[in-house]
Amino acid sequence: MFYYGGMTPDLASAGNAEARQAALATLGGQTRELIDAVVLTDVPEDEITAVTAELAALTGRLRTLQRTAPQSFEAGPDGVPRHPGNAVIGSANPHALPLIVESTPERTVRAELAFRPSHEGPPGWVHGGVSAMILDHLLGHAAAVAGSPGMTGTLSVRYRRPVPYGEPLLATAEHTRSEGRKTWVEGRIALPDGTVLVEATGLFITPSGWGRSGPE
Ligand SMILES: CCCCCCCCCCCC(=O)SCCNC(=O)CCNC(=O)[C@H](O)C(C)(C)COP(=O)(O)OP(=O)(O)OC[C@H]1O[C@@H](n2cnc3c(N)ncnc32)[C@H](O)[C@@H]1OP(=O)(O)O
Repeated sequence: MFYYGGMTPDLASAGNAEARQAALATLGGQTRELIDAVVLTDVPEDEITAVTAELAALTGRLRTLQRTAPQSFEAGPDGVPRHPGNAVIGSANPHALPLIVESTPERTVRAELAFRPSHEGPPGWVHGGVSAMILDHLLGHAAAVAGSPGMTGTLSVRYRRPVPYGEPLLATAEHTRSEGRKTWVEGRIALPDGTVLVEATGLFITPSGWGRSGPE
């Protein structure tokens, strides 16, 4: 848990911490709406200038009290790990979709997702680096639920078809094998009918100081 200087123990109590977390997630969601509004807006230039001034003021308000790093990996109140500041799954990070990853009894992972207009790469389609980032995370999660958490050593991505934004997609991944600290994982992003758009294989390496649940 990260505490701000001057924060009272009462403010840091579990209930208040969760309410604050929910507020940050709402702020993150509203900021995602803002990002898409910015990339899609067609309002006149004077309105763009006026909105920019309001945003500069809002940015200043948030910057009056800043952390030194985004919120880290932690256990939520239900015991499920979460990482609010993460670029892929972070509810409090406007850059994140956020991806909601579920693990199955077979220790595979899945996530329903829809990319946004702000993820555009080639005109009308999702940027290949964004797809790779999602797969990197999902493959890492699959390695972790298989008992071999690690850092990405290599990630190989095959782009089979362009990826649309604004449409429901399904991403899945599973562990294939492990040798010592090395774990191989496969995954893909597909249309709901199963048509694979992007597929990836990755080698994840458990750093020597890590345990089975990650850094110690
Ligand atoms: C439920 C919660 C879910 C939580 C889910 C959370 C999912 C998060 C997913 C996010 C994943 C990321 O983006 S991670 C961020 C991107 N990746 C990184 O930043 C990694 C940066 N690189 C490193 O930190 C390091 O190089 C490591 C950890 C990868 C390896 O360092 P090391 O541990 O010192 O490795 P070392 O002893 O040299 O080598 C061990 C063995 O691995 C091999 N090896 C080492 N590096 C590589 C490599 N890049 N590619 C191939 N092979 C390699 C060596 O040849 C050796 O093989 P042999 O001789 O034994 O055969």
